Amino acid sequence: MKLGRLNHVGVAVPSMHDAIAYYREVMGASLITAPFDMPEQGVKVAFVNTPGEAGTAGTQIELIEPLGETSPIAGFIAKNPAGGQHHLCYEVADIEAARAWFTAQGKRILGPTRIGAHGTPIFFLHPKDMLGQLTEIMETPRGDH
Ligand SMILES: CC[C@H](C(=O)O)C(=O)SCCNC(=O)CCNC(=O)[C@H](O)C(C)(C)COP(=O)(O)OP(=O)(O)OC[C@H]1O[C@@H](n2cnc3c(N)ncnc32)[C@H](O)[C@@H]1OP(=O)(O)O
Ligand SMILES: [Co+2]
Repeated sequence: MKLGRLNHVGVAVPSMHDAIAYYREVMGASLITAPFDMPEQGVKVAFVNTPGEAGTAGTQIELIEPLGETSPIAGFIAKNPAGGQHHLCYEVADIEAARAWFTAQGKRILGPTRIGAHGTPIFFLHPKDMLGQLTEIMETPRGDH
């Protein structure tokens, strides 16, 4: 398997409104998307774009707020009421080949491959198998290869 770019760092937050204000006012972020709901994933999402190298998109901060009673990040916020770094997301060229690779490596894959916030297939790997980091694998959007 070939590691691709770090697409985003997921940051769980108790309040999307306050988190966006922080990134705009304290961190000087100018390119922040409007929040959008992903009920099927149990989160409200917004992206903070950081500057990239000339001509390339920078790694994003993915702000995620629990959405609904069964949000997979409700437990994380309960344990970390101020929020915190939640996951890392790396890009790969072929999501199914990556799934087969990590399975062969004995890493626990959390649930089915599904469509993530960038509209491409993703899956998650258990933090306990990944140096303590909840790890998201995402197929590189077509046209970005
Ligand atoms: C998909 C849209 C968007 C995108 O980019 O496209 C997103 O990224 S949405 C992100 C939200 N979705 C997910 O995170 C799905 C995968 N996550 C899960 O299935 C759960 O969060 C899980 C299984 C990682 C943890 O679930 P839960 O918190 O209910 O379980 P435990 O409390 O029992 O945790 C078990 C064990 O893992 C430690 N833990 C939990 N979360 C994290 C984390 N984010 N990073 C590192 N470690 C984590 C927790 O402390 C427990 O450890 P222990 O030593 O046993 O206390
Ligand atoms: Co993510």
